Amino acid sequence: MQGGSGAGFASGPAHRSPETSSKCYGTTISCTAVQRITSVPKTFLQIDNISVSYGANRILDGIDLHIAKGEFVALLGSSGCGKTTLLRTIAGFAQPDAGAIRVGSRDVTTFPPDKRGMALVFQSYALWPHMTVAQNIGYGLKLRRRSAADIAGTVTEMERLLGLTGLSARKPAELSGGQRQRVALGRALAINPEILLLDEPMSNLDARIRLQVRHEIRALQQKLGITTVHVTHDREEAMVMADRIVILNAGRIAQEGRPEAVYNRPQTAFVATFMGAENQLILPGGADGETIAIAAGASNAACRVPRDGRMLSTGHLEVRFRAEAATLEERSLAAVPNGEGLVLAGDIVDVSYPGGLWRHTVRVGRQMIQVDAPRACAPGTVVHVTVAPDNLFLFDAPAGTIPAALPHPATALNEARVLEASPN
Ligand SMILES: Nc1ncnc2c1ncn2[C@@H]1O[C@H](COP(=O)(O)OP(=O)(O)OP(=O)(O)O)[C@@H](O)[C@H]1O
Repeated sequence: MQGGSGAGFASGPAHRSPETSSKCYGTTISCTAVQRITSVPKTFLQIDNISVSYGANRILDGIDLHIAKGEFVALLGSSGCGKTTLLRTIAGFAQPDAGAIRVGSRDVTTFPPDKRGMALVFQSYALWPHMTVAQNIGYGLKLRRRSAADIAGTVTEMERLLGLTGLSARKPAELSGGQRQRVALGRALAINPEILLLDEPMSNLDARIRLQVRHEIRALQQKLGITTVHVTHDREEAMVMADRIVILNAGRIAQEGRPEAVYNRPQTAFVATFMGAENQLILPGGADGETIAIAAGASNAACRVPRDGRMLSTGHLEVRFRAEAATLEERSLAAVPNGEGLVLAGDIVDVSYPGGLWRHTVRVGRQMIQVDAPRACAPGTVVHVTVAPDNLFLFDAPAGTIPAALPHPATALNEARVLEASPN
């Protein structure tokens, strides 16, 4: 296991609560001013304009990411987008073509992995099969020529922290997947790294254990206050564990922010889709003053939603929403009152029960959408689907997705106005 000497565990995540960490010094600056200045968390791990290629293939392209001490950042993205490459570059196992990596005041870009003060937990755990739990956890300390007493003390402490007490003498083959994962974590933490890098450490665990281990890792990370970068393709895992989510797409950062911000305010259709808004419709409409107008079509009523600063041109919209964010009612479009949000007419094609809610496939014109509902609607039922304004994610429709049969955008907007003005 790689890892440097480390400078000792931090006492706690300094960035999480600027209000509580801010203090008022002196008499000439007001508390408000000091709080405003200190509320910007100080960068500890700084990734500046990093680009990485394998041969002629550019894998990472100008990644900028500043991580505060004690922060837990999840790198999220679909397979092949470059998550592991970024983690390996931070760790020093892959060399960037351009850019720099800094830890505190040190530029570590050219440092070998074991001089960076970091530890990496691999997806496969990479435990030594012939060594016991205690020997695996103490391995990095032995390489660093620590005294036997020092190693024994750290190993005991790691076993206690990770719930491995009593398993010291077992070999990896005699452990469950969850226990092996904890040994790998113990081995990483034993060397007292400043930064913990996790490469999908839970992907080999079954679903139930994964839920438990994700909470254990997060609790331990908060207790130790250790700066952590966690690679995952599991959205829910990133949401529940991280202070900040960074979504990668084809080697670039698509969006970053607090989990609830990325979930509720996706800035692109890619991020909306990745965060679960998989229903997609292309509808005529666009920005009109302080609102966004969607024109009436064969399968939808006209509607207006607040613009909320969204930059959209008049034309066609890509409308996205989550299956659980829509409601389903057994009535036709004609009976729909105004002002509910987007209302679509359709018929049920299929219904299944994945658990909790019934999942319906609804045909809307020529497109299919998924809608969850507490009660099952039989196939063939004519329904309308309502999506409240807050649950609609609206983007300019990409070229090539605009159906030929839809009305001209200018006409569509006019029609939207006429329909809204008409008394039903
Ligand atoms: N050593 C390598 N040599 C050449 N290409 C590589 C190498 N490692 C990764 N790649 C390529 O770089 C791209 C990004 O790989 P990476 O492992 O970083 O993706 P990822 O987002 O972590 O994917 P996954 O979630 O599937 O692990 C992929 O196209 C992959 O095939």
